[in-house]
Amino acid sequence: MLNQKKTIQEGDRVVIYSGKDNMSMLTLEAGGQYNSKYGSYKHKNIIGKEYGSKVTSDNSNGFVHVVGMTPELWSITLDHRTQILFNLDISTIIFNLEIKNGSKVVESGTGSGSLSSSIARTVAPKGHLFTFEFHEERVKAARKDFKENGLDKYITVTHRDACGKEGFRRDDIEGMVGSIDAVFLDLPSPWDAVDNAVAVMHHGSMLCSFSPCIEQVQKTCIKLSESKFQEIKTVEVLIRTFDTRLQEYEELDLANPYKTNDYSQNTKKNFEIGGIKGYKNDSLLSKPFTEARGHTGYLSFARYLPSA
Ligand SMILES: C[S@@+](CC[C@H](N)C(=O)[O-])C[C@H]1O[C@@H](n2cnc3c(N)ncnc32)[C@H](O)[C@@H]1O
Repeated sequence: MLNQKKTIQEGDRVVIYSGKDNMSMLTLEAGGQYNSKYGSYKHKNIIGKEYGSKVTSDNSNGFVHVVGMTPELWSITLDHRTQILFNLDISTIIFNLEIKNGSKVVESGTGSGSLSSSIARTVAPKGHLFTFEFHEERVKAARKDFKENGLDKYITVTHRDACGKEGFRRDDIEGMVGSIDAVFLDLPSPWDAVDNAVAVMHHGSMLCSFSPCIEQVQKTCIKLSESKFQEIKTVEVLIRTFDTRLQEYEELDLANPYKTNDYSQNTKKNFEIGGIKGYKNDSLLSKPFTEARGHTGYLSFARYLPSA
């Protein structure tokens, strides 16, 4: 995921792109075959091509593009083992937690590893993500995914209850305690993990908690303010997309409805409705789409400042 190669090789995990809303993930094996409504594709006919290539089907006129895996495409194509975070929330989390190359980050729970992959790409190559998950099968699946995506060097998955006695301490990892720059919680009762977070953070570290319900937000924020966190704020990120394009419209000449005007300067066609003259024109249209992605959850951010 981090070192994009030029040529597609056997064993690569790639994204089969058949359109913006039609992508799937595939690990290439010499004897494998990919089947979709756009036809069948033998993996061996994909291996050896350049990333980004258009590949035609072995048995129809269909085609797909084969592109390299990225954290963004991973979030779209991964197998959901849990609810996951999507790119809009992920980008807000990474920016507000001030995560960068070299940061040390704690996350819980790991879930399907959607957020983990974006964090790992951001902290690499100098930083590290310590992610904690109490569901054993999800721990195993996440380790496998991170390895196949080439991220295992930057992520340590620990099988543990984030709210339990051991919390996020990994005494076997030298210098971890007190060095964590950012903590992210996606848990049913995040307030129960705040003391464990504090135990590994340093002065000025950031914490973020994601919760779908406002009652969870209230309990978390109260706990944060009791635990010497400052700058507590909660945001909900909603996207509003705009439709911006040239649109042809008909303009009636109401000032001179029955007069024959010279529209010769007009590149567009003149027309007449019921004796009223008019002409077609282009207008630059910008209006919000009526459909908007709905509520995912609230993101509560806070800075640990024990001496403030
Ligand atoms: C909603 S999922 C996280 C999804 C993840 N943020 C992603 O983007 O893929 C929540 C995860 O937290 C785990 N979990 C819940 N309570 C936990 C706890 N006390 N300790 C560790 N993991 C926990 C669940 O098993 C689940 O996998």
